[in-house]
Formats: sequence, structure tokens, C-alpha cells
Amino acid sequence: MPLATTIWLGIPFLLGLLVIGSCSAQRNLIDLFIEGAGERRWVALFLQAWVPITLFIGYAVLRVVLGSLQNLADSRLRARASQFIQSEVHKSAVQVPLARMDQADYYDRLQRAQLAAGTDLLGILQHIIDILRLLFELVGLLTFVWMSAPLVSGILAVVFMFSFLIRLESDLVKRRLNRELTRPGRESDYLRDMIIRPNTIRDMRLSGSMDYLIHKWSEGMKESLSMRMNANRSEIRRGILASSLQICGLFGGITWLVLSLKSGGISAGAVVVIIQAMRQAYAISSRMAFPIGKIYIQSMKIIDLVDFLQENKQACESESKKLKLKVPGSEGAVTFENVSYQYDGAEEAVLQQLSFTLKPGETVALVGENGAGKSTLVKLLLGLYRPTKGRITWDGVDLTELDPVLLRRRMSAAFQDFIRYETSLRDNIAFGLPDEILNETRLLEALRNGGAAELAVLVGGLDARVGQLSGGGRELSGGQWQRLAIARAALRDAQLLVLDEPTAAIDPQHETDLYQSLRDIAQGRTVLFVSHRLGWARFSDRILVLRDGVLAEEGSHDTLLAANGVYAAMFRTQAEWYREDNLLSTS
Ligand SMILES: Nc1ncnc2c1ncn2[C@@H]1O[C@H](COP(=O)(O)OP(=O)(O)OP(=O)(O)O)[C@@H](O)[C@H]1O
Repeated sequence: MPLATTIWLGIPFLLGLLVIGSCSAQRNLIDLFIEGAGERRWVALFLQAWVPITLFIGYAVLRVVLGSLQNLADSRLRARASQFIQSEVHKSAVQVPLARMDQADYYDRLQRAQLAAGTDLLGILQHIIDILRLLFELVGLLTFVWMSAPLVSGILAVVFMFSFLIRLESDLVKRRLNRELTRPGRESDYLRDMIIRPNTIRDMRLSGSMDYLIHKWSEGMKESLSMRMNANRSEIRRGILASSLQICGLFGGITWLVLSLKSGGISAGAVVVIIQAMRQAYAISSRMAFPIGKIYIQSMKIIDLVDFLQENKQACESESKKLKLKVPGSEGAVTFENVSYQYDGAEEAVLQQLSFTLKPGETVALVGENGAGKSTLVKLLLGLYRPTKGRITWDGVDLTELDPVLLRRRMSAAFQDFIRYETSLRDNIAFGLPDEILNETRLLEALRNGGAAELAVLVGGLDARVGQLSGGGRELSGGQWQRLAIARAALRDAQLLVLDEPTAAIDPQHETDLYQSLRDIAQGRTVLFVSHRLGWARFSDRILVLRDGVLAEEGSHDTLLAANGVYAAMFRTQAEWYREDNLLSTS
């Protein structure tokens, strides 16, 4: 945007320069009237005065026009810069390795990078320009004063320096405090948001702990408030000191001007305009501290932003350097070879020495107790995490050597913590294949495959909005959202389909329907599903049983039952619940 940038950068300097012209015109005008008023030759006086009057009015109009032009350029550039920065942050954030997201400091960095909006990037430039403009204005004023009364300009310069430094210090103290309060502020925002969330209210009302939460929130607020009050008090003290200095300077300057006027060393017009110039210069001293303080805090935010973008760029570059970018095979055989995984900061590995193969076209169930490591295994399988030891291959080639974009096209997954896209029903399915233009038949087929065919009618068509956030949208039940997530996964015609707890929120009737359609989708694909409902596992080709991160058992349902091990025990415990005599005795 070269034109907008030139206007934006150039105008402040012009505005600064206009000050000298405007002051000279004012002085000439006042002198002319003071001299001419005694003779009362008004027509002649006016004929002499029209030039300075025109100049004075012209400068004033020009200031207004230039100011408006600058505002216009400013808002355009600001909006573009904000959009640019936010999209860079988003682009960078979506490429971050998932393992990095397990570290708490990543979120601090992300939050700080998000806070660095275009306002900050442009703000730094803007404030530099503001400072330059104020400096130009000040130099213009001082030059004008110096031309008429050099001593007064000296007083002005000294007083200006001191009062400016006092105000700057107080501004910086306040801004540093704002930064220090970012984390407590985030915590109190979190508590505030939690307090007003319907499900928290429900939970807290039942347990009677609402007052405790409100008390915790208000304690945090009180502490921040008291720190702010201290900063305000010190700001007021410094403000009084700076103003006293200015008043003394103004008084000294005026005394000197009156004495000079009396001795005839200076004109009345010059006195009036110098006094006005002094007042303006003092106002500048307080206005200048503000942009400098702002630059200080905004540059910190920009440093945070650059750190974030730089870190992610390096992570992505080092990833891509390692990759030889081979094209993944089309069979879809996945092999784990002595794979272990340890979370960053964890004391021991959550998966240890896993070795198994998912053969092409095979449907495998992964079962195990809570915390056994099933979801972690799924993330490794999908290439979202890298094994800390061992390797995972796709059709015999290490995942790290394959083109990640092509590899992801061969995979599809629905996670247990499925996402609710509160937009249209169409988006909720089409997000599975964002690069393709999908016709209605294909979307409806995906809905059917996800066991959610009735949703299109229920919500009023594919373009109807779903969720509470979207105005007029219909909220869906947990199970309906989950079936939409499965439809999204089913839309991708992928070799490997991973379903992590696909039926956790689904009622028995829909679960049966879904099971039927998944059997159809599974034809010719490698499918891994994770489920605590062992009834599902029963119909898979093979079952992998994880226990404390180790592959405890492997085999078909019948083999594992016959082995009478971990799986058999789990299966019998669950089956117990459905035995009629057991149900009767429980009731
Ligand atoms: N991001 C993480 N950072 C550190 N530890 C984690 C992280 N995610 C999971 N864990 C730990 O890894 C272990 C395995 O977790 P995982 O989620 O893989 O288990 P799971 O078998 O899927 O459990 P569930 O049946 O409850 O879903 C757990 O002990 C858990 O505390």
C-alpha cells in the first residue's frame, strides 16, 4: 500500500512544519492590529491584514485536511497489518508439532503472540511518527521563540526536559505494571468465564461451592486493584511535580517577556504568541511521554510475536530438512517397531517397546484401561507425535521419510474429543475434505456413513446452522455431534481410518446403525478403532490389548477369551452387567 504508507508517514512532518508558518502569521496579525487600531483606519488595516489572515486560516484548514487524510490512511494500514499478523500467527500455530503443544510455556507464548495485534506493529511506527511530529512541533515553537526571545527558549527547553522525564518515568512504571498483571488478569478472566458458564453453574450450585469460586475471583481482583491504585498514586505525585516545574518556568518566562515589552525590546504580538507557544510546548511535554511508554510496551509484544513465529519456523524447517518427502504407498500397512513414547517433562514412557502391524484391509480393535496409552498410540499412528524410541512405517517406509501432506491424505480419524464446528451442517462434513468441491450426494452419503442421515432433515438442510453460537442454529446433542465427526472422517476416502471411542456419546440404536455402516466403510481399508465397549471388539479381525503402555495381548476375540488373560477378564466383567439374572439381583 505505497500511497497510504507515504501519506501516513509524510503528513506528520508537514504538520510539524506548519507550526512555524502559523505562529508567524498570528504574530504579524496581532502586531498589525495593535499598531493600526490606534489610527482607526480600518479599511487600510484590513487591506494589509488579509495576507496574514488568509495564511492563518489556510494553515488551519490545511491542518484539518491533512489530519483527516492521515486518519484515513492510518485505519486502512492498521486493519491490513492486524489481518496480516493474525494470519501469520494462525499459519504458524497450525504447523506446530503436537508434542510442543503439550508444554505449558507454548500457550503463554501463543497468547502473547496473539496479543501482538496489527495495532502494535503499526503502533510502534505510529508512535515514532507521533514523537517526531511532536518534536518537530516543539522545535518549530522553540525556533519561533528563540528568534524573538532567546532566553525564554532556553528556559522552555530546560523545563521541558525535566517535566518530560518525570512524566515518562511515571508512564513506564504504569505500563510495566500492566504487563506484570497479564497473568493474574488471565487467571481472573478464566475464573470469571467459568462462573458464568451454564455447566459450571449447574455443577457448583449442586455442590454449593459457587461462593468459594466468586471469593477466589474477587480476591485476585482486589490484589490487582490495589497494585493499580499504588501506581496511580505515584503517577499523581509525579504529575504534581512536573506541573509545578512548568508553572515556575511559565512564570519566569512571562516575567522576562513583560520586562522586555516594557523596555521595548519585543512587540506585543510576539509576547502573546510566545506565551501561547510556551503553553503548547508544555502540553507537548506531557503528550510525548505517552507514545514513548507505548513504544516500550508494544515493542515487547512484537518481540514476543517474533519469538513465537521464529520458534515455529525453525521447528518446521528442521522437520522438513529431515524429510526425504517420499510418496506414501497405497496399501496402508502400518507397522510399529519397538515404539516407545515419553511426554515432555514426564518421568517415564507412557508407551513401551510396542511392536505390531496393521495389515491392509484389516479391522483392528485397540482396548485397555483408562490411561493405558490408547490415545497416545493413535496420535503416533497418525504421525501427530514422533516416537521417542523405535519407528513407525507405512508400507515399509518410515513415517518421517514420507511427504506429510500426502500421508495425511491417506489417513482419516474421528477423535473421542470430537470438534463441534458451530457453523453450517455442510461445513461440519465438508471440513473433512476442504480442498474439494463436494456435491450434495457425496455429503449426504458421508452423513449416512456416519450414522447421521436423519440430521439433514432434523436441522432443515445442509445449509442450516448448528450449535448455540450461530444465530438461529439448532443445538445438537452430544451423540449427534459425535456422529457428525464420524461422517466427516468417513468423507475422506482414506486407506487408514482411525476411530477413537467412536460411540462414547451414542445411544444403543444409533450405535448399532453406525456399526453396520462402519462395516461397509471398512471394506478395503485398514481400520483401527479404540473402544471401551468390548462388544465392538468382538467383531474385529484382531484385538490389541494395551496395559500400562505395554502390548499385553494380541489376537482374535475367541483366541483371547480362550487364553483367559486381561481381555477375557475385561470382557467378562462387562458382560456380567448385561446378564439378566445379574440385572435382577442388582435391582
Ligand atoms: N499431554 C500429555 N502430557 C503428559 N502426559 C500425558 C499427556 N496426555 C496423556 N498423558 C498421560 O499418558 C497416559 C496415557 O494417556 P492416554 O490418553 O493415551 O490414555 P488412554 O488409554 O487413551 O486413556 P482413556 O481410556 O482414559 O482415554 C496417561 O497416564 C496420561 O496421564
